[in-house]
Amino acid sequence: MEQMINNQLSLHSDVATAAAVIQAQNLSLTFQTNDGPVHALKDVSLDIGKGEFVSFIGPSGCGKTTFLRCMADLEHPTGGSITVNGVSAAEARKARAYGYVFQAAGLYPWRTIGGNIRLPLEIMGYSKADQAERVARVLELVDLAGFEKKYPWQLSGGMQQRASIARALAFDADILLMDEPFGALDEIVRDHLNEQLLALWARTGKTIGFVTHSIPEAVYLSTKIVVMSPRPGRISDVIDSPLPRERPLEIRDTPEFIEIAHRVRDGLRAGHSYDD
Ligand SMILES: Nc1ncnc2c1ncn2[C@@H]1O[C@H](COP(=O)(O)OP(=O)(O)OP(=O)(O)O)[C@@H](O)[C@H]1O
Repeated sequence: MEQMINNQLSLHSDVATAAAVIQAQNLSLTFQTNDGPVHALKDVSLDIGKGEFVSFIGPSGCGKTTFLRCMADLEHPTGGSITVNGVSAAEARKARAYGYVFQAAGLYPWRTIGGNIRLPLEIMGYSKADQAERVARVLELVDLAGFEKKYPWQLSGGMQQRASIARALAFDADILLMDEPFGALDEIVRDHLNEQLLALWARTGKTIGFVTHSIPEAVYLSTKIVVMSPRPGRISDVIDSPLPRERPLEIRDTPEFIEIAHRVRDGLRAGHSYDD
């Protein structure tokens, strides 16, 4: 009997491992600066399963961006390991495993929206016909069909951010890494983009890593909320959300939502130091 349970447990953990798209184990990153070492990440372990929506929340400097950049092979850990789709972050980057959305939309003002989305496809050598088909498809996905020929400055901030999401989606990566993409937008626009992002996630089944400072945004969007704390940057709580995947904005008024938000707030308080 005991053997059976052990077998089942190991089977279960094998299944969990097989389904993990991103696996970090004891990940550490220390920056050497003129003021001495900065421990941006210390002993961070986390599994992200296929199709999960994972938010990272925590005070400034707790290592959220650094963690996302390690996943994207834009930073190199000084300890521990990280795999993306079962291979190193560097190999995953070469295989174009993910799209990355930065804090600012970062669109080139001299290129049209279509031209901006097309740029990485041009660099990667996609055929003209393939480029055109992909640009049309991702513009549709982010609700910007018809805006292909506009320039970034002709669009609102929210539309620009959607265009930058479209650009990250253009080469069909299964993973989308988003670093505070809506931080600079007003709350109503942000609500709208949150709804659209959830719809896009439901339609595409992508695995999403999302950095935010907003508790309601983290709770509204995520299947898993990772609370981080600084000095050194580490994970202080991981909350698996019991909320259903289909979420109207009104879900934010339910007791279940408020309870999760409280737990996130408690986690943030526990890891916060008020001397800075
Ligand atoms: N290239 C770098 N060189 C030196 N220190 C760095 C570098 N990048 C980040 N850091 C430091 O590492 C720590 C974590 O930074 P990180 O940007 O990951 O935090 P964050 O949680 O994303 O912060 P924020 O919410 O302000 O964006 C901070 O103390 C930061 O100053």
